[in-house]
Amino acid sequence: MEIEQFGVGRVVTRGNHDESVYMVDEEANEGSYGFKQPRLKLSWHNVSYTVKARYTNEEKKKLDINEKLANLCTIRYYNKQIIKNATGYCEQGDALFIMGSSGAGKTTLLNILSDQISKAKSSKFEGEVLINDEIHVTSENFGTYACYVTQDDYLFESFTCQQCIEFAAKLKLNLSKEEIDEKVEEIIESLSLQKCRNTIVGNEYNKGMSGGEKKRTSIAVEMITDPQILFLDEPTSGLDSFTAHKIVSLLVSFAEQGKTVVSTIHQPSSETFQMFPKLLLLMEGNTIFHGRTLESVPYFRNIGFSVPEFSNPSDYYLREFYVSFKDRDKGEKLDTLTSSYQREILPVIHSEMEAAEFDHVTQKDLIKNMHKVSWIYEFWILLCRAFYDLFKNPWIFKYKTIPVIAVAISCMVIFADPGEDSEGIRGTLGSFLFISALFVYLPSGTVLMVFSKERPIVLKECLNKTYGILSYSLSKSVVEIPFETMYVLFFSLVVYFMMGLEASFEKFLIFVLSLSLNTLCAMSLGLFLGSAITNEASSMTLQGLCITPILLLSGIPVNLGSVDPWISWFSYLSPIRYNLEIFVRNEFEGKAISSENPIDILQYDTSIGFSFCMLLLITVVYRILAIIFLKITTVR
Ligand SMILES: Nc1ncnc2c1ncn2[C@@H]1O[C@H](COP(=O)(O)OP(=O)(O)OP(=O)(O)O)[C@@H](O)[C@H]1O
Repeated sequence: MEIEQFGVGRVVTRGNHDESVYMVDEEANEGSYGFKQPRLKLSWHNVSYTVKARYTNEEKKKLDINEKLANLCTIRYYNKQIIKNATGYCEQGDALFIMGSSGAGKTTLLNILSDQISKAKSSKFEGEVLINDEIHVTSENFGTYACYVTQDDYLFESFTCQQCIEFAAKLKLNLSKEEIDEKVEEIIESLSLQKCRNTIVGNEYNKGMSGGEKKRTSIAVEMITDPQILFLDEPTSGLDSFTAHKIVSLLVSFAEQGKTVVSTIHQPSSETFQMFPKLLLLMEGNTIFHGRTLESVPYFRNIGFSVPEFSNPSDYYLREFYVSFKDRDKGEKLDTLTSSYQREILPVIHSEMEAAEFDHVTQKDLIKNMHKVSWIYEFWILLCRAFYDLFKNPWIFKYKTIPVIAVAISCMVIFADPGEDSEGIRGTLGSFLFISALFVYLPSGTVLMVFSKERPIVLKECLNKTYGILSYSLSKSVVEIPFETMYVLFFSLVVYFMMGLEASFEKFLIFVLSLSLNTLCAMSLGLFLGSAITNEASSMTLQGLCITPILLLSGIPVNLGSVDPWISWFSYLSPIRYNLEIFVRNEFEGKAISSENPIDILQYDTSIGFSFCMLLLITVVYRILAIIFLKITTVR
């Protein structure tokens, strides 16, 4: 490859790729915010990544006796090197597509280049990933020059395409409203999203955008900051070949405009494959090709791997450069490919890497370009987003309002004015238990359902340092507290008087406040479970498992005096117990009734004030635990 210099600020790189000429024009590299974006070079040097992996049964059988003895304690695990001694580079205007059969290490390499890999003790990273030969790629500086588009589209399902981009712009860019609007329009146009700008993202039940539109929206959301380098993990997965082709041509056009694109790709059609300016092929974590895509065909032919006539080279590569478990020990093919790569390609990569041009920037220069909004503005935008989601998300509004109305009607029918004899008191206690339990199951379930969808979005945004976990948690609380209190108030207004409870404003207020705190406590429990457990099904199961004991030890299902003290002690951790104690004391304290007073029967031993404090404390503890778990998850 030869590099020619044309006058001031113009670099044209000539390559053999289909006789085409890639032009990187500095004029095109003027950032959207008025400053000139520096030309960056991304390079990785002798990068290896090893994890602790579990032995499969077949692998265990193959261990010889010495290995078995040596690994006696850790026989189930071994060190698996996923990426082996990779070296390469990308300069401004490059579009590099990483290909390889399933499990070859594409995503791992992409994650290494973008500093997204886990830094757990069980994994080992060696080598360097650098910007302009000197700045290490870290999660601190990554957002200042790059973005990462994940394989799955993490977007708010109830938002339209335009709203997704607008909220991202407001959170990421410190610009005026007019400038934001202009920027959003620009990106909608450049990604051809005009047709679907008002279409909601949708889900399997509520159809919205098509797969390609979702992917382009995800790219737009990440590209709103005008990053220099774009990392994409399998942007065409799940798309038909026509849409995949459109996505790839879009990425290639970004590179032609001066961006650097690094993307993993899976099974491209032959037309799409021919569009790749540069290709990096992986086999079992080894780089076996890195260079201009169309040069790959003659290169592999020369070393004995001829692409059959009329066949798609990418299909051939994926089929041929795959090591099945059976063949793993033979390794001859892999040896041929890796030694040829080291002999023929690596020296070229080294010399090209040295010759690649870039602007000298310091870490400070990069961070200067960051458009961080103020904490207050960030909080305000998160608040607006949470409000908007609240009214648009059917899980929060529709699916919650209907059960609350249904429960209110059932309470009115079943527990209407039960009277004050022993039967009536049993009815009243039953209604208290029913209401308390329901206002734990329902809010915690809704929060879990909603948060399981929101969690990956929040984690991604926090990992990208768009905002902090604290701003997010606070904005959610500010939106949820009045909303939930409103529900409880509505429910109580309908049910309280119909059930013949003490008709006094003060007592009604205590009832509402207690039920509101009970609800907030349950929501915090949901948030905590959703933060600690990634799997939606497991967190739902655990929700049931957590609520059952707090319900059983609430005082009404089982008399607390009749169970072992070490078990009854747990009742002090049950929010339902405190809510019930408030309800019971509020209704029966000092009341002259013909039968025995339920306060004495239930053996409640704390006061209304103490119960309120405990409800508040449990709510706060769950919230803090949720924040801690989210914070842990966002530390790489
Ligand atoms: N943390 C880990 N622990 C154990 N094995 C891992 C870990 N991360 C990745 N691997 C293994 O490393 C190999 C490469 O994974 P990677 O996800 O990078 O592959 P890929 O080429 O992107 O595959 P695909 O195309 O199927 O997504 C796989 O065999 C995977 O099972």
